[in-house]
Amino acid sequence: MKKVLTIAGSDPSGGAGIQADLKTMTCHKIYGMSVITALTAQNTTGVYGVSEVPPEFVEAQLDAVFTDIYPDAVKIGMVSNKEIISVIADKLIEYKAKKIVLDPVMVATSGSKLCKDDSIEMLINKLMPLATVITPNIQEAEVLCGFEIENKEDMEKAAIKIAEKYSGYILIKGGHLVTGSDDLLYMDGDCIWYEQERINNMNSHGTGCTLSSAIACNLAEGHDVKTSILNAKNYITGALKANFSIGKGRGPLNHCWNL
Ligand SMILES: Nc1ncnc2c1ncn2[C@@H]1O[C@H](COP(=O)(O)OP(=O)(O)O)[C@@H](O)[C@H]1O
Ligand SMILES: Cc1ncc(COP(=O)(O)O)c(N)n1
Repeated sequence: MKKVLTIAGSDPSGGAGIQADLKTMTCHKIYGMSVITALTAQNTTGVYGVSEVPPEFVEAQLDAVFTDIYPDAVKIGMVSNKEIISVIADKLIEYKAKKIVLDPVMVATSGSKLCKDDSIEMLINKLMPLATVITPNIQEAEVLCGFEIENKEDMEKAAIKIAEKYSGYILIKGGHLVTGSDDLLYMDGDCIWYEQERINNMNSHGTGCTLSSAIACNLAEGHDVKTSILNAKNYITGALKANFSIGKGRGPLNHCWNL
């Protein structure tokens, strides 16, 4: 069985963060492991509190995992401050971690901030260079490229701009565009579009977490980046089409739809 590690925040309501990642891994028949960076008090209606894990304890968790069960791929989600980002980058370098998927989580679907403004520079300079693929949504891509994105043409321009600072694969997710849900993969001047009609389902809490974990699972299985993204996109589409509906707000996906 392949092993995947998620480094992310906890969502006690089970739709996003660590919980979404572990469910995704289990539904891919992958052995999932988790290093928790922050506790959140959130549910389908919003984020009501955040308690960051001390950086030394993020470090201790990373040591515990890497010295015992070496992951075949790593997914990184919510990393809310500079100290935590720095410790993660140092440890990933020390343990020579491979196949790293970085979801630069900045804001929750509900609108709450999940990372401090002054940590973005550190994320770009220390963590992004280690990633095989980064998976910003539209809003996060706007922060990384410095201009507004309104359509697919803007997404291509944004990817080219982000590529000035980052040489790995860039997947800009189109889930927040009104026209469709097409995602753009950019690398070395090549654009690949993963096209998907918009599914009429407001229960999209945790889509970004789930997609990046599914990509990590596919990379761990030995698929290349393009195939991994195609498979992950099919998985997320199925999970949205399953039309699961729980909670009083923007509900989670049905992670088990494929079983
Ligand atoms: N309504 C939808 N219909 C189809 N695909 C969607 C929909 N909403 C999101 N997705 C897909 O889910 C994945 C996560 O995208 P997005 O919601 O933009 O990320 P995030 O959760 O980070 O904000 C992407 O592959 C996106 O295209
Ligand atoms: C702990 C944690 N990590 C990530 C997200 C983003 O997920 P989404 O944008 O789908 O709400 C979240 N809400 N909570």
